[in-house]
Amino acid sequence: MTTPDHDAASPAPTLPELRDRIDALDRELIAMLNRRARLAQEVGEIKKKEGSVVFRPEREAQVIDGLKQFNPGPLKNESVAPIWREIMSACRALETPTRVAYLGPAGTFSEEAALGFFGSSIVRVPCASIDEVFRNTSAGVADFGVVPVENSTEGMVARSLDIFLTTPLFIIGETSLFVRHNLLRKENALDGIEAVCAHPQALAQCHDWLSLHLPHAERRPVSSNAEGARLAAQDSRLAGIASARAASEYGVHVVAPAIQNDPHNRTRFAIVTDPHRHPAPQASGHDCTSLVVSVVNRPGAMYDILAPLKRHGVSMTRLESRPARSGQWEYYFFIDLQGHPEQPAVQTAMHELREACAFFKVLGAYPIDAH
Ligand SMILES: O=C(O)C(=O)C[C@]1(C(=O)O)C=C[C@@H](O)C=C1
Repeated sequence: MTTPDHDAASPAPTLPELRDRIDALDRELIAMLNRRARLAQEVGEIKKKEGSVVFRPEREAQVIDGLKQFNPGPLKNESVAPIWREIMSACRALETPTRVAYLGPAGTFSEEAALGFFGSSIVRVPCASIDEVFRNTSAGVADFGVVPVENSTEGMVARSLDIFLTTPLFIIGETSLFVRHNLLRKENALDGIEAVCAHPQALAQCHDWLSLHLPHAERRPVSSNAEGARLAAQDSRLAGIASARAASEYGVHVVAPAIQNDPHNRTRFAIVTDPHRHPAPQASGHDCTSLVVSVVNRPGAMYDILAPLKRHGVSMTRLESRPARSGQWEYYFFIDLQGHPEQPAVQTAMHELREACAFFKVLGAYPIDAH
């Protein structure tokens, strides 16, 4: 094979020669990354003078989108987003620390979502509950919060949606994650497992595999999958169900990988922040606007919600309902629209929708997950 690094007339390079070339390129890369980092520091100085915020999700989404279009290969486009997220995370950390609250402890899928969205150069603020993530972000203990909103097999995460009704926080981004559950244990064998410790949702999501392979083991619900992994690390009679990251975090083996019933199990997370401390993201070109509304319970009410969207050609990508708990069979509707209120069609449709609703709240407008 000929490449720009290999002239067809000369003999094929040996392994040590190829590695020398990789070393030389890596040195060029680190020099260039440091030049990039210095530019980010200069941007940081300007922002400090202007009093503007460091994290700009729409700018980061545009950088990644632009590079995907420019990418000549053979690097896959799916690899471009995580590599540049890490680069921008490291550059951002030179401008200011980013403190991110999520449902802990270490090794949870929420932590994985936080690291996937912000990169690993962040200050981690693990929380005991979803409520605490919202509280810590409102109180300024964290700059951002990461909360699960829906799972492809289990549906919406009711607690998060309920808090969205009243919280002053708003959404500035989203990220979704493949949720692969693995059986973890101190010993690398299935024999002798007496109990499987995991969050009740994970036990439910792995029901089929557990019934087939460990029919006699007790299923013991615990506060989080990471807690299950921690317990499994201490007692070889116990196994946990958690991510591969949790396995390395707690020093246990992945005895059986991907044991969830649904191989395409995904969870979507929202990134929230305080509007007093962070401006709403500007339009990036690929955006989503999340709303929660309620309508008076009468014939045609649902039509009144949908008609403005149809009139102005705005697509709805999600519609979920939650009981209003008024005892009147009233509902809140969580709606995702494609686009950003900076676009006139979206703005007009939202204005007409607001007129038709008894309750109307914009939860945020933000770039669509770039992964
Ligand atoms: O462009 C900016 O505003 C920057 O601060 C630089 C940079 C980057 O590394 O590219 C870093 C942080 C922001 O979230 C966006 C981009």
